[in-house]
Amino acid sequence: MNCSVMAPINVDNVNGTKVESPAKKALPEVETDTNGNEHKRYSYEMLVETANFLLSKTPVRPKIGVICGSGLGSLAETITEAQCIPYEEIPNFPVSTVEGHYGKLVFGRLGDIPVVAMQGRFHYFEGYPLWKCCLPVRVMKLLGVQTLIATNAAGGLNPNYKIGDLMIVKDHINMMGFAGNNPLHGPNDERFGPRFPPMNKAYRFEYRKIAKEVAKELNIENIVKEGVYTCLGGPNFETVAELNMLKMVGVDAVGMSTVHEVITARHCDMNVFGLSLITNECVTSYDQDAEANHEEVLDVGRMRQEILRKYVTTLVDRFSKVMKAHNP
Ligand SMILES: O=P(O)(O)O[C@@H]1C[C@H](O)[C@@H](CO)O1
Ligand code: HPA
Repeated sequence: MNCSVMAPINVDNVNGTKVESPAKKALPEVETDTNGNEHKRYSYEMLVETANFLLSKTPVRPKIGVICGSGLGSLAETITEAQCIPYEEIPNFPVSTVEGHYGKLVFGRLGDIPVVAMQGRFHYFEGYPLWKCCLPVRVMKLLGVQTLIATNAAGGLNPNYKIGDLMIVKDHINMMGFAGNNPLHGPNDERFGPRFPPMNKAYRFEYRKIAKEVAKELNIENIVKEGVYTCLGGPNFETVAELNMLKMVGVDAVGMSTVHEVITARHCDMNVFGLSLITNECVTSYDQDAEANHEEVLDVGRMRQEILRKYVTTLVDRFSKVMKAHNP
């Protein structure tokens, strides 16, 4: 495709407000994780460099960003006029290490809408601190993305959920946050967002309503549910006792991602839609013989790829109409 190089966007402040004293000076250069691995902290300026690198590689100016969950990378294959940039080639970007996560940013169009998709995300269990897992979300914001669609594979805890169901995320419980692990932990850079962001409207009501309407139109309402997601640190799947505890506190689906990405997205004022593919039924009784495994997660992703492509493409179209109505 013809890839003209466009002038870098002025990205002084992603939310368009004046900031007197950015906190960047207080950021420690390097963070050592619990395994002794060192992670270089990024600054606002480094992410501007990353965003400008990407803008120089593609003429696409995405307004919607999609994060593809485990086994859901085929969502990005629906993108037309696609231009793929491997994570290795992107300055300051981490790399994906999990099977089912290709490790590419895909720019192009879903229907008529310019989008960017992460074909592969970063998980805490790979050894990345949460703030690093969420780096791409802030890069998306700098690219001009206003709406984030975060998808994931998750275990179904709600007894009414079946393998292959889709769960619109209504809310989340930040279990890792209860232990003080939060992507916004550390000095706050006001150029991204406020020190204390609210989180009670994390998953946009309007998008959830549209998603239920679209499910009816596509005749998939019988497999589309709505519920509460939680993220644990992984990589092991949960014990029976852990799952029963999560069930008691109101969790419908459990996974290993998304929550920290959504917190980061809301911090910088992006609108969020979350979608879980239920890839396995959580084992909540000691009498059950089944065990969760990653191959099953990937298989169910393949089984549902056509429905997911159609559903997400239609949602992108509808969400973009809402965005235009709000920002003509
Ligand atoms: O990236 P997501 O959250 O979709 O991945 C889930 C959680 C683990 O990474 C993996 C387990 O099979 O799938
Ligand atoms: O059962 C699960 N638990 C945690 N993460 C998951 N990702 C897919 N299924 C699961």
